Amino acid sequence: MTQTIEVGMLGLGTVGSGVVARLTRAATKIEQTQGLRLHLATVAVHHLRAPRAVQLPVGTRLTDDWQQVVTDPRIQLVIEVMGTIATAKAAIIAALTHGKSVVTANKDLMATNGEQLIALAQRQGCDLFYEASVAGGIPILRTLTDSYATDQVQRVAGIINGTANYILTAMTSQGQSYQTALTAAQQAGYAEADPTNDVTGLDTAYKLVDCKFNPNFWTNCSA
Ligand SMILES: NC(=O)C1=CN([C@@H]2O[C@H](COP(=O)(O)OP(=O)(O)OC[C@H]3O[C@@H](n4cnc5c(N)ncnc54)[C@H](OP(=O)(O)O)[C@@H]3O)[C@@H](O)[C@H]2O)C=CC1
Ligand SMILES: N[C@@H](CC=O)C(=O)O
Repeated sequence: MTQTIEVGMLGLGTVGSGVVARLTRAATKIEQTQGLRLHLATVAVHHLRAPRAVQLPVGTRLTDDWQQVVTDPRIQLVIEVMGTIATAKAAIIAALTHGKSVVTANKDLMATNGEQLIALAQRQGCDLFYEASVAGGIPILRTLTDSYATDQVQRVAGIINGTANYILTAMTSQGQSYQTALTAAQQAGYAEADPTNDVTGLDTAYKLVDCKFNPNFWTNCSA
């Protein structure tokens, strides 16, 4: 039998639009394989009238008040994809306090406040998933937990920041200027709205710090 989960989402930018597109495209598959229907009840944004990259499903409500999402008794699962630290932290704390499970892509928040949020989720008996915050397309966090449960990870190698990789490739193989390459990376959605963390290495550091919550990973790093 199919169970319906009422979902609220905070943010409808690069990642949020991808979530809507994916949920719409894969709805039947999710239902068939998981026995779940994820109903996107409400989405919170900053600018109600801004143009959107995706069309919301019929019946999904758009609001500019994130509190309406995290306090709505009908909503069971909150997806946080609005970014930044302070507001997202307040929203996730409110969602968990109201007994909702949370999925977040917010590596900055998890790296700086992850311990507190994970502890709150445990106390509340809720799930807090953050696979999307680190190499979500691979994915790696759950793989480390489940598939390498008896291993101790010694070293990680790879391209950890897509923006830096994109910029360096464009500059070296196409002779683009730094600014042209950065603008293209922003337009393509690799770089964050504020690309400072991408180009200074902080984004990479945050992703590695996020891995530390994994029991098989090193534990002596902090944000
Ligand atoms: N971009 C990427 O490739 C990846 C990003 N991430 C992480 O995902 C998160 C989202 O990133 P991204 O999608 O790129 O960000 P965007 O800047 O594209 O989108 C942010 C969204 O949040 C909304 N928003 C901002 N402030 C508020 C607020 N106070 N109340 C309600 N809505 C708000 C914005 O509304 P409006 O549109 O109206 O302005 C916008 O829709 C970040 O934590 C980022 O680090 C993780 C992996 C990859
Ligand atoms: N801005 C990030 C996006 C994914 O985390 C990057 O460039 O890697």
